[in-house]
Amino acid sequence: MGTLVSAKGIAEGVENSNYLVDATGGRFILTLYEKRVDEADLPFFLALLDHLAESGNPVPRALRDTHGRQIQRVAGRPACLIEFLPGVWPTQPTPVQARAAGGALGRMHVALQSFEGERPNSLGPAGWHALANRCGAQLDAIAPGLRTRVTGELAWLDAHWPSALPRSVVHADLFPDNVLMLGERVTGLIDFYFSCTELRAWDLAVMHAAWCFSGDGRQFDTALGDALIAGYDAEHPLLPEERAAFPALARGACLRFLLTRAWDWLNTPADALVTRKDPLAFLRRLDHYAAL
Ligand SMILES: Nc1ncnc2c1ncn2[C@@H]1O[C@H](COP(=O)(O)OP(=O)(O)O)[C@@H](O)[C@H]1O
Ligand SMILES: N[C@@H](CCOP(=O)(O)O)C(=O)O
Repeated sequence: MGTLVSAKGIAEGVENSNYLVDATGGRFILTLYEKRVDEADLPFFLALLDHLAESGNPVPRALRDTHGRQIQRVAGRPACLIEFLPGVWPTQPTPVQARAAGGALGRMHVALQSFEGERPNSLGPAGWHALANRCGAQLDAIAPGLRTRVTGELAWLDAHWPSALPRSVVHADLFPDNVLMLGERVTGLIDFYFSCTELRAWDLAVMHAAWCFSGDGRQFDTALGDALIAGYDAEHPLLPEERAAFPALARGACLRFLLTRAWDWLNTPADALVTRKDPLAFLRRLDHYAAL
């Protein structure tokens, strides 16, 4: 790494504190893990990054110190120094970029077939019930009738969740802001701190819900959706049963982000430094999939 030249905070992101670090030996990202990341999960996440990078995926590794340790302690928090990857995230993805991103997910899923780590998904179906209960009647303060709508959706998902589909470790949060690109090439997949063992096709459903709508969720872009799925399918063919279950998986994805955003909306002070994300943007996406 050499010696430090400069370090500056990166304002993007809502989970951890990140710094862009320039040293005489190169450029790095210093991540300080804040309270949402359980320190006990870090060995799983770091082993996953190593496995994916070794398999040729554009995933950044955490550096090791001279004792071989990846996890350090900085300012009282667990911290890692992570490889810097070039690129910027696509704020308005094109179909060609969506196809490339779908392909990157497919290749990652191929590499994950030989990854042996496991981590339960705390934001799977059981977690949605728990989170909905914790939000409780306050959901109606976000939008009148939201609590009843969420309760109905949970019941529908309980009855239709395709739990027999193949499982794998998944990224679980591959929004455009977690994919770095240079032009039409994917140069980085980052922010694996929700990754967990889940229905494999759920990863693509999360991406579909995140990539293929206008930011407010009012408009679905068919060309983006088709390109994303075609890109994935070319690298990791979807099974017929995964295709059939896609609307249910996407409804589950929308409910997951609706609920975490609702919780943050209700519990983040309006003057906090993080931007609260709109839960209703995922209710509108949910309406789209429910109408299929
Ligand atoms: N390995 C990396 N290489 C280059 N930039 C990165 C890397 N990791 C994070 N970043 C930058 O930091 C920002 C926030 O990182 P992210 O992991 O998404 O934070 P959070 O977990 O808080 O959401 C990203 O949008 C990106 O600009
Ligand atoms: N993608 C989630 C929020 C997770 O935040 P990230 O900055 O860690 O990607 C959402 O949009 O609700």
